[in-house]
Amino acid sequence: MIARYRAGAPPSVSVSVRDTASRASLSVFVRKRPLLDEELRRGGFDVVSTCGEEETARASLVAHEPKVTVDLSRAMENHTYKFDGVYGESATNQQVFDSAVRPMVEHLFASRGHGTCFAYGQTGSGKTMTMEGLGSGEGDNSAGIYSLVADDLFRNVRGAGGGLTVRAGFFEIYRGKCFDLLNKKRSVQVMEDEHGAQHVVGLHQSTLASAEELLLLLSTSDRTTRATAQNTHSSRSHAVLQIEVVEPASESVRCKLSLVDLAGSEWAAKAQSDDRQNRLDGAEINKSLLCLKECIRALGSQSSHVPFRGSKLTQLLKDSFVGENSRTVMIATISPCSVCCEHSLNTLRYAERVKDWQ
Ligand SMILES: Nc1ncnc2c1ncn2[C@@H]1O[C@H](COP(=O)(O)OP(=O)(O)OP(=O)(O)O)[C@@H](O)[C@H]1O
Repeated sequence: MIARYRAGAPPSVSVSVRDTASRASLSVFVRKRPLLDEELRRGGFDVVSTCGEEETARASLVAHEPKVTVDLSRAMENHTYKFDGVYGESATNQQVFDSAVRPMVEHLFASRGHGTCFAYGQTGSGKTMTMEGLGSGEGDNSAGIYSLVADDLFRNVRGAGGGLTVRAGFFEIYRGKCFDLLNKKRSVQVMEDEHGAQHVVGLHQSTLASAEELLLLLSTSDRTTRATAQNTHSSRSHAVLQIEVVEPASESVRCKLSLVDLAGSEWAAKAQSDDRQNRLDGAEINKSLLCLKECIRALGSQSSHVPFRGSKLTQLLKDSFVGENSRTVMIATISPCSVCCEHSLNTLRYAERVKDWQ
């Protein structure tokens, strides 16, 4: 049925990005990863089609949900979503960076703004692969968004004649508390100053000389993980890499980027779990992901109240969301596997709700 659908649909595309995406204050992109060997071995099949519609210049994606009808025959329900950009399984981190993240970095550097790029999706859908990359070798995905952003910032700093410092801090938010991942997981506090700027007090920040130094630094970090059926290194914390470009004489921040690898979104559903650890993790993740969505929607609808204080994550990201020069990029990652279809649909609905006010 899926093959028949694809035969009659516009050709599948690897990268399809609307030309307005680079100028929007919030842009939402979806990345489909390839089917993994393990999924194929277990009889899984690809239920996600990515399509570029040139005539509307909109990137769309179709999730084919397998169904069984009342007479027990097989059926398929097609769910179509449109986003600022869609990446197919052969898209590389470099392509994702070039079309989704680079415009934000350039804008923030030129306008002295603050911005956030976050990866949202189910465990094992490719968030860490997108943000961190594979980390070794020369492959297409060896560098992730972290190092590609750092590379671009250093290029901008050189272009501006130097004299600026780049520094980075890396921490996680786990059960509503922040822990410094570059300083033995010491507890750190998020505080707001009288100008509304958010500070992570006690966070170790390293001054960097190159993007390679950032990768070295990150390789020494230790993020909270616990084994799950889908992914033995499943992330239950939100990991935040903050990179700042600073004017050394005045110590003023010229631009700031928060790059967030969110905890697996399926944990949100485990708030009702029988296991106490799972329940506590699930409840906290649920709260922060809901609050993130509510804050973005409140900002988009110009509501007088934005519930930043509803979670540590949104409190922390507040200064990247407010201000005329702020930018937000969401990269939702999905697995194409038939077994994960329900989780992928949840991710696609979340991504659509984040953006549907525009
Ligand atoms: N675009 C891709 N191309 C090839 N392999 C990929 C891609 N994205 C993810 N993978 C592979 O899928 C697996 C899961 O990816 P990853 O660890 O990035 O998931 P995750 O969403 O970060 O999960 P978690 O929330 O548990 O950390 C890894 O083996 C990774 O190499």
